[in-house]
Amino acid sequence: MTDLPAGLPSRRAALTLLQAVLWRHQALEAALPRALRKIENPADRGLSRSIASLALRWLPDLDDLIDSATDRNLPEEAPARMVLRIALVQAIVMKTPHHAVVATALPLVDGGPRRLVHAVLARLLKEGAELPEQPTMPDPWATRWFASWGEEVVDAAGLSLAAPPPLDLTFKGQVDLSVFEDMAISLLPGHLRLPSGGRIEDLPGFEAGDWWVQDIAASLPARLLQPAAGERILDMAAAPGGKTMQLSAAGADVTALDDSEIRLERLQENLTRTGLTATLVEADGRKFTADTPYDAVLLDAPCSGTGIFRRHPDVLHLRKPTRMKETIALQAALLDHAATLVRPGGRLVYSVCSLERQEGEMQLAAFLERAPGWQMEVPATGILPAGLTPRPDGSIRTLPGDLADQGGLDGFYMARLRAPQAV
Ligand SMILES: C[S@@+](CC[C@H](N)C(=O)[O-])C[C@H]1O[C@@H](n2cnc3c(N)ncnc32)[C@H](O)[C@@H]1O
Repeated sequence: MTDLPAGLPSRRAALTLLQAVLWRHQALEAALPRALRKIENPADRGLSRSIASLALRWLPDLDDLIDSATDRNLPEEAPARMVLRIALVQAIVMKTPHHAVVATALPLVDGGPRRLVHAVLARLLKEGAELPEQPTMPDPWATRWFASWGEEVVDAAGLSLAAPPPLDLTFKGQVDLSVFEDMAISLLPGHLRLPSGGRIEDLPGFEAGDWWVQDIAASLPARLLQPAAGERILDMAAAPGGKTMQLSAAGADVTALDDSEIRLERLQENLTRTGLTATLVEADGRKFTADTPYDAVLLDAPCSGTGIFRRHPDVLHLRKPTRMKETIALQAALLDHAATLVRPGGRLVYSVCSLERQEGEMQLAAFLERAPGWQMEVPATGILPAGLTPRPDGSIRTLPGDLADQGGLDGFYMARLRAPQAV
């Protein structure tokens, strides 16, 4: 029996992860438990995940290289292309020694065109093949964002796709900067930004539940709502609970609703770790009723997730604009129903982690046409980090390229609305 090269299991798991996303349209996070089940060492698990994630970040450019070295383009889904993608990303982006890349790539071409893979790899590595300075944003998103936001934003998106973004934490109480390394910065009260990498479980305050991981843009909708102690607030699409925890930490009496049992379990785990509380409800937000209307409702609606591509590059390959119609209709129905649950004169915050106008700006404009008396409000001072300004109508749109000098932020749309007073 020939010895298998060291490091083969983590490469095999990386391949499984890439195939889960591109063949089975599974989210990378969801594919992890199965793909990594036989890998115990945390470093090896991290390696598998990094390889798959980087391959997704650089996919169009890796494919261009592969196509440049074959007479006829391999089919998009060909196993040989999959193996070449993970091999090339290791050699070029991760700077893995070439002999290790080749030795761990060839056994992955089970019964496939091993000679072809070997020849393509050998040629590209010998030629010193390189990737562009920054990843090319995949279509159809690049074309759509060009039309919506312009070339600069598409460029900034590509730049921010190159590497995992910094780690943002939201604190339950005061942030003690001195406990963290010198590299930490704070862009808003209760926020801390650390360089990416490392295990979050090893950071100070994890066990004590002092904070949770949340991109600064994702923390803005709950800040925009300005929850006050004792207020009754409905978090209408709550799981896994980043915003529920912010509302609860402010002392509000929070009802956290979601239609996913599994995601509500995660929300409960998060509440337990942080020692925060909320009443959990598993229900379809379009049908939920309450005896008393709420002082405020936060609707962080299900969406394409295109705004979080820096953290989850798989969304660029999983989501299709053609499939957004259903989601847009769901958002409209949730928004209409949310409005019925707000007391007269109360407030409603709508948000989506999306770069699609149809899910943000256009969704809100259509709601305001349908709902007479509702008004959009301008955010209070101090809600936004320095460098971000609300749009003239009061809504907030975060885009690739915003706060670039400080590490950027995810793409969100959000708006705060005031319900009409009773007539
Ligand atoms: C963007 S995520 C919410 C993230 C969450 N607000 C946070 O900050 O952690 C959207 C959520 O909507 C939930 N959802 C989807 N359709 C729903 C529906 N009809 N009713 C209630 N929740 C729904 C999903 O299960 C998902 O957890």
